[in-house]
Parts: sequence; structure tokens; C-alpha cells
Amino acid sequence: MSRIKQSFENLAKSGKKALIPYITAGDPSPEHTVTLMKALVAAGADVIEIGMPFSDPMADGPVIQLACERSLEAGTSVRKTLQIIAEFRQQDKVTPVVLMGYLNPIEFFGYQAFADAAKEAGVDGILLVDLTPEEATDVVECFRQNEIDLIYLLSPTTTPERAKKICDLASGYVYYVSVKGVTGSAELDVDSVKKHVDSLREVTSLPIGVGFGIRDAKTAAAVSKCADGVIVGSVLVNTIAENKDSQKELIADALGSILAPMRAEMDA
Ligand SMILES: O=P(O)(O)OC[C@@H](O)[C@@H](O)c1c[nH]c2ccccc12
Repeated sequence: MSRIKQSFENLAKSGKKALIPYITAGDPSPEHTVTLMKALVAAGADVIEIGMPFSDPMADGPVIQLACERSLEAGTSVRKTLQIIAEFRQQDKVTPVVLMGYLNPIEFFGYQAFADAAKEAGVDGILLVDLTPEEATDVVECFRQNEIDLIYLLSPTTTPERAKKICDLASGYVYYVSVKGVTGSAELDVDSVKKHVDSLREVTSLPIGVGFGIRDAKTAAAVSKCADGVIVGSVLVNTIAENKDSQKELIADALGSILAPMRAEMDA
């Protein structure tokens, strides 16, 4: 069974919801990332979403755009990102890692070569923002062969027909984007999220994670009541930015102090 599936099953058994933090690989430098990932796990992460830095991240707001710049500036490549995950995987055999990114760098690397290398590094899931279900076939096949889960995004404007089509291609979990817009957006509306998640339940039995606009423990807990997982990105990435010149242990502590209260409130 995939690590992602296992993780959601374990959570369901204990009546808990998944906390899924996002950070960008190599931000502020590749030497930081494994330490930061371990701090996220220690603070209660169930799955970690790692962004592959890209020069033109069109679904990202300013906070994550800047993280991509810092990371690329520090020399983070696709290969380096996979090395970081391999190093994490040697130290943590349990926590699923989902790689998030855009097609361009992967196309350049070669889809098959990338999928093989990702498997080898210990990647469990892949979220490709600009991979549409229509054009997916051969790309998708490379990941399927390697038993890497394909996580797809669904938004408030996705029609039920399209949602069904996407969910049928997905595995692991599906990612409901709570608001129209880019990452790091303002407040989400919990009632509207609940309505959308409830209607997605009619087209899929996969776990449903919700992300975009979750930055505090209260919101994380409220969203976790109506979904199976919450994804938290920009508030963490912004904390990395604010502390980027500090020692990595201090950055790790700063991340923990945001995530741990979310965990506590979600479990309360
Ligand atoms: O930053 P936010 O609003 O907390 O949302 C999570 C998000 O950052 C993370 O999942 C993510 C980062 N980049 C993305 C691009 C597309 C979809 C999702 C993402």
C-alpha cells in the first residue's frame, strides 16, 4: 500500500485529519531543507508537500514566488531537490512526501527519467499544477508505473463532470483549492469549502485535502472538520523568509511554533 494511503488510513482509524505543510525545496538553501522537513514532522505533519523551485510559478503568490527565487539563487535544481528528498527518506521511512511543481523543468529532465529518479529518492506523490487531465496520458503512465500517487487540483469553478474525470485519474488524495486565485490568498470561507467538499464526496471516495488561505490554528481546525486534510503553505514560507539569515535550527523552531498549534487545535 502506498505511504499516502497508509497515512490517511491510520488517521481515519484514530479519528484524526491530515496536516500537510508545504515548503519550497532549497529555501533558503538546499542545506536547510532536510532539517526543516524533520521539524515539520516533529510538529505534527502527516504528509509533507515539497515544492520544486521554478522561475515562473504562475499559481503562486508573491510569498512562494520569492521562495522559488531564493531557492534557485542558492542553486537548487530538479536533481538537487530529489537528492534532498532521498536524504530525508533515509532518516524518515514513514512520512509521505508529495512533490509539487510545474511541467517545464520535468519535461526538460525527461518524464520517464524523472519518475524513475523520484521513486528512487522516496517520493510518494506528485502534484503538477499545469498537467491537465486531457493531456495527461503518457506523463501519468510514467508515474503510475513507479507507484507514485497523482494528486490533482480541483477549484471552486471545476464543474461536477470535470471533477469526476479528474478524481478518476487521481490517487492518494485530491486537493481542493479553497479560493479562486493564487497561493497565499486571503481568508477562505469555511461554509463554502464545506459545501464544495460535500459535493466532491459524491464523485470520489479518495481523501480530500483543502489548501489556499489557511494560516492559523483556528482556520486549520475549522477546515479539518469538513475535509480529510489541510494544506498550509505561505504562512510557513513567509516565516522562512523572515528568518532566512538565522541558523537553520532557529528557522526549524519558528516553523514548529506555527504548525504545532494547528496540530493541537485540529486534534482537540
Ligand atoms: O500558500 P497557501 O495559501 O497556504 O496554500 C498552500 C499552497 O501554498 C501549496 O499547496 C502550494 C504551493 N504552490 C502551489 C501551487 C499550486 C497549488 C498548490 C500550491
